[in-house]
Amino acid sequence: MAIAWSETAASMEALSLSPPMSPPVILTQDELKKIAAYKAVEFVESGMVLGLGTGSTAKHAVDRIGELLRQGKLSNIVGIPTSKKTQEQAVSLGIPLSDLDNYPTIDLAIDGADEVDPHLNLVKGRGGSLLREKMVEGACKKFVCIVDESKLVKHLGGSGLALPVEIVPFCWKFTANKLQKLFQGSDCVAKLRNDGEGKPFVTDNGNYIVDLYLKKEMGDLQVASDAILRIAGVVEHGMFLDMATTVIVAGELGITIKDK
Ligand SMILES: O=C(CO)[C@H](O)[C@H](O)COP(=O)(O)O
Repeated sequence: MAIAWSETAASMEALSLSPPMSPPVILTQDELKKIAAYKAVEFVESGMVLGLGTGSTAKHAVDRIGELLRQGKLSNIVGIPTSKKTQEQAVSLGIPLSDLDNYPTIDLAIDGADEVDPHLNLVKGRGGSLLREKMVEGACKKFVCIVDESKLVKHLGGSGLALPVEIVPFCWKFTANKLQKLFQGSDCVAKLRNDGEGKPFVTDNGNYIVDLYLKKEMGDLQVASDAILRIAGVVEHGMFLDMATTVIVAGELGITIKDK
């Protein structure tokens, strides 16, 4: 379902962005992320158990939920964070939190993605939170993915960007080599911390992330997924297949809502 620019302009007004006086204004990527995030939060109802995503797009959704709670427009929300970073953000906003042990079924999760294909399959995890995201979003009745239009791809892994894979630190190079051999010509590079010291990034779960750069499309995604997970040492990968129920895309021409 595409929402005409006029409605997007109204969304922009709601975000105190000046609506266009003539042809659409050029919005920054972050403004588009915010528009998609705010649209997704319209699905949130008081009393819900919410999966709180991770990343710069999901951050806008969590901020918006916190704002509506403060304004009294939402109540009795329980948040299930998908990362320590989102947990800290939610605590600062006063969003009550719990976990999957206490809430094994979640009403709605809102989270971003790195890639979205036409079948609503996703690549996630470039922020390093794929395991907790996949656990939380796999427990949801509804998973609304929020992206700006730059994340749309024809084939997962086809953008030349990485497919993140979470692996155990024990003999990680051995596991990385196994992954590389699975996909001919691929490169497998350890994700490093962004402090410039060249040390491996460590996930919230104490594991490493390797970025798998594919030289060609993966073909059958489920076959590729199963093959990756059969490698001992692999914990989880960043393909979220058949998990998103709705994808909200914010673009220069407006908002598009794609339902499964
Ligand atoms: O999967 C994720 C983190 O592990 C993020 O949701 C994904 O990387 C998108 O991030 P952003 O909204 O910052 O582009």
